[in-house]
Amino acid sequence: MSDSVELESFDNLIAASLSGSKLEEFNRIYYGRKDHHFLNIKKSNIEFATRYNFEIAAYDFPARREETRSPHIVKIGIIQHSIAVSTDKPITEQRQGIFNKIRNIIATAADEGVNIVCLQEAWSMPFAFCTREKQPWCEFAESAIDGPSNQFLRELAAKYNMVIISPILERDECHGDTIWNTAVVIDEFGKIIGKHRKNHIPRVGDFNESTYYFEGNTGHPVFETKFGKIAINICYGRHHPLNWLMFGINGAEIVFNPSATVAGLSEHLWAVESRNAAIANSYFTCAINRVGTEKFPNEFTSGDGKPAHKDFGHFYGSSYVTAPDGCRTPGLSRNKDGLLIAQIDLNQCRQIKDKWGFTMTQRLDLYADSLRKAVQPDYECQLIKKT
Ligand SMILES: NC(=O)NCCC(=O)O
Repeated sequence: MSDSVELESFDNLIAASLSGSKLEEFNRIYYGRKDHHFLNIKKSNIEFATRYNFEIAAYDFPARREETRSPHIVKIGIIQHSIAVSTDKPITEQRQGIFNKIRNIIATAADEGVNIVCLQEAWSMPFAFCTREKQPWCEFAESAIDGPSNQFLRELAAKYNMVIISPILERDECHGDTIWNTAVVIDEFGKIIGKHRKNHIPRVGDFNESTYYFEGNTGHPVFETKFGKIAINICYGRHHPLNWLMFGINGAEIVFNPSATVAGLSEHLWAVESRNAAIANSYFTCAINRVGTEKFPNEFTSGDGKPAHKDFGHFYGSSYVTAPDGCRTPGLSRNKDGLLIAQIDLNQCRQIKDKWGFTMTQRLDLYADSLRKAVQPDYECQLIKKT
């Protein structure tokens, strides 16, 4: 599989190759709806995004009007971005460069009326876990409450009356200075509502994250915010259907999937997993991936026979949103910073549960019993052998 950076966007490739009824038919079958329901974006924000070199796109997901419940409309914004300066620069300079980009993008989201913003995994640093070097990368780890990244975002959350999800490398000073991969939820007053630590840690390709942190110990929290019930399934957790399931069981209406993943490994899975989770659990999902190719000062290997190298491959962006009925937006670009806005009606979650009945038919009691047995050391697989 190639790590090509040339293809700017899968979705634009399709849109440029088809037209008229063929394009409509493609959209109906692939995205779930003929028309992308584009939302208007203010001209001033389009100009601002062009000046600061990020893409901006906005879509609507209307739900059916109900007689007994008012619509529950929320605007969500997902942000993908590259690092700002090279990885050999001082840590504060690297971080500040990213802050400068994010300040502009969040200001634009606020001006478009966005209520909840989510950033990508480990948003304020390079994804240096490929290197397995402890220094200087561990120095990016910071307090979930008042580390530099969350001080910065807490101010913006209060300024713009916005909930912000901040996935960072956390340093827990109260528990032996341990490091975690954590998503922190900041409310619209700039207060921390809580945090979730990544449940599933990859050991694949150059994703040498287990050198730095353990599997999370925070369960599957759903955060009740002013704008809706939200949860975060961090990156590699998207390959684990039970991780998605538990956020649904705990009542999530929107599950964000802040990620860092590269073309050579996962691009053929990207459009499938988060979308499938939205369908299976009758909630909205937001898949967010970083962009760009990050190069590191020293060569590294990952015990997979590949020659030593200095870059991680191409983080292919392509962030997108899926609704509970499985309809999805086109993805953002594969190589450019971007803000994707989706106006959603949370009433759609229950409407789809009523229509498809996936929660009613999911047989949790059957699986609870089967799983309890399956984890026993003396478990025998229910395999009927041919005679
Ligand atoms: N950051 C992370 O968990 N990446 C793992 C690779 C993948 O899941 O595609």
